[in-house]
Amino acid sequence: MKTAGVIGGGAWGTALALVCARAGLDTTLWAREPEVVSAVNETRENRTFLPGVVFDAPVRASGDLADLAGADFVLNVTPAQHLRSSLDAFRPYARAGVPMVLCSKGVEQGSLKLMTEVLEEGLPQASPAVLSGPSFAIDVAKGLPTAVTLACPDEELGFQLAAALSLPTFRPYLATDMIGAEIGGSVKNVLAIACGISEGKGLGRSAHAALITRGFAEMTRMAVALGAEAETVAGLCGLGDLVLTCSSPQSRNMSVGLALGGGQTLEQALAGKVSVAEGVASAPAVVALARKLNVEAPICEAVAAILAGEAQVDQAIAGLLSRPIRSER
Ligand SMILES: NC(=O)C1=CN([C@@H]2O[C@H](COP(=O)(O)OP(=O)(O)OC[C@H]3O[C@@H](n4cnc5c(N)ncnc54)[C@H](O)[C@@H]3O)[C@@H](O)[C@H]2O)C=CC1
Ligand SMILES: O=C(CO)COP(=O)(O)O
Repeated sequence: MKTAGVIGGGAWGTALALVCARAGLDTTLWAREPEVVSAVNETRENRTFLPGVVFDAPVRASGDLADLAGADFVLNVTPAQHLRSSLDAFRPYARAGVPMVLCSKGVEQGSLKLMTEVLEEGLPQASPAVLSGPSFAIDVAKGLPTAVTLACPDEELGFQLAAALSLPTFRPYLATDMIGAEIGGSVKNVLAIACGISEGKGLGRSAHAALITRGFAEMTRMAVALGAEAETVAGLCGLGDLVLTCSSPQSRNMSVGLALGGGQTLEQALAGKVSVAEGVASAPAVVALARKLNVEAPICEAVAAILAGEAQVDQAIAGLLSRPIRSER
């Protein structure tokens, strides 16, 4: 593999384009915003979404998806709710069998579909893979050590993709279970909002640990109900990302929770943000999916109710604390 295309010039798409370029791939980054395209090409920076990082490897930016037509593989890094429209736009340029690595973390509202299902509908000729794990864009862009899960049902293709993307400081671990990887990334964003709320309310470290652990149980139940393996979500793409995102206000999702726990409204918490907090859009879809699967997900339910304005923070916390005594397993 010699050429990479990246769809989505936000923080994560930019950081992954840098990974590709550092790995020696000829890399084209498609960005929606003309100012991102010109800044990357003229100043080697994405000041809009990843300020402060001057690229140390060559990335070519473009506003034309046709420029990705010849790429050996494509990373799709749009926000989850925009994956479908990005696939529609890329369809005329997608060759049969093109490997498409899905890097967004979320569940589509309305359809309740995972990103691989959206890809199957929108670009069935693509060969799917999922990249997910504990990886703040800024850490990766600065070249700090990071490990992620690369899930691909075609093991040979998965190995080729991981080999093409790997750097001493960026280590993909292989898996074949794409659903497990997707549920890990989608559900941890909702749980990070819960942990932020707990932190913002000053509920203490014990409550924080309980939320992570019981949240992980919700994530695992959902993954298994969808046919995934529990071991997958116990890896980097599930537990690993949950620990990262629930432990740092650097997380956009946790910071939304912190603001809500501190008494702000959702509107105030999101005001002026150019970056996406995926858990906000995915929470209702995650909850609807859990209900459809008959899976109990009380922490995700509480987050979704708070975000929808259907419950006050204190009321949601009281609801969680008054649930009946039950087996931990
Ligand atoms: N930033 C991070 O550290 C990481 C992000 N991710 C995931 O990557 C995905 C992309 O996130 P970021 O790159 O961080 O985004 P970002 O928050 O840096 O930027 C927002 C992105 O949304 C796009 N956008 C805004 N409105 C749009 C619209 N109407 N149609 C299409 N695109 C629109 C912008 O072009 C931009 O690419 C998300 O699913 C996120 O969960 C995954 C791992 C790490
Ligand atoms: O997914 C991420 C790290 O793995 C980024 O988390 P946030 O979107 O909450 O910042």
